[in-house]
Amino acid sequence: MAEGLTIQAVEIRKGDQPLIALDRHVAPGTVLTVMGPSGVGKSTLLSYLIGTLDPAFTARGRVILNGRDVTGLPTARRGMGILFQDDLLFPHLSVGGNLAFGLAGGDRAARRERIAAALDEVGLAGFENRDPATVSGGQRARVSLMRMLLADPHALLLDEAFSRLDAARRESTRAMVFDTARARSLPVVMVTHDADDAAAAGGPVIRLGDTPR
Ligand SMILES: Nc1ncnc2c1ncn2[C@@H]1O[C@H](COP(=O)(O)OP(=O)(O)OP(=O)(O)O)[C@@H](O)[C@H]1O
Repeated sequence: MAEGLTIQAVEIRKGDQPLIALDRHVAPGTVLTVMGPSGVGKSTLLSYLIGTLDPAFTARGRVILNGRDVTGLPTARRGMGILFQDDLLFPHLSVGGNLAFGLAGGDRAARRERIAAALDEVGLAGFENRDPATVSGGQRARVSLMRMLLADPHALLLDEAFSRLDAARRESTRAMVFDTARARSLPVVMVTHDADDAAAAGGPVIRLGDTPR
């Protein structure tokens, strides 16, 4: 079976209106960029892939991750990580407490070590006890990224994940995401309005809405 993420003959409808039709394979370590005008269904596609499609929509097709059909599985068992533009860190937990949410298993000391290593990896060594409200937007984005990666996802979904960052942070954060995806051979589906994001990703780009819906 093919490694990577296969979006197989997927059709999503809103009521009786066709919204999305897509048939693509995303190879390990590569990024499929999804663009298109507002309201065309980009976020809806990601919600379908990760298993949180709103009941206002109906869908056909299969989602296959590393040869495993995950279409009928609940979100938590699909093995996918998602990042949104709002980083959604829990405000009542420390940075370390937020990262602990990504971790399944391991004893206390091992978890603490993994969190410290994760923070170090994104240039935030020693930030464990910081309140998320006291760190910058770019730093929060990196904490969100590490929280997602600590769960060891097999695919990454990015929904305008870099759009709140200033230009410098945007470039470094997305480089970090793409480098990680390559290093871990993770397929990535990235929704963006930004042509620079698409260029940096270097993979194929599809534009939803180019064909009549
Ligand atoms: N829960 C819902 N119930 C009904 N319609 C919805 C729901 N969520 C989104 N829609 C509609 O479905 C269509 C697709 O929405 P979606 O958010 O996927 O678009 P998008 O391409 O991601 O837009 P944007 O670029 O503005 O984020 C839009 O017409 C939207 O209004």
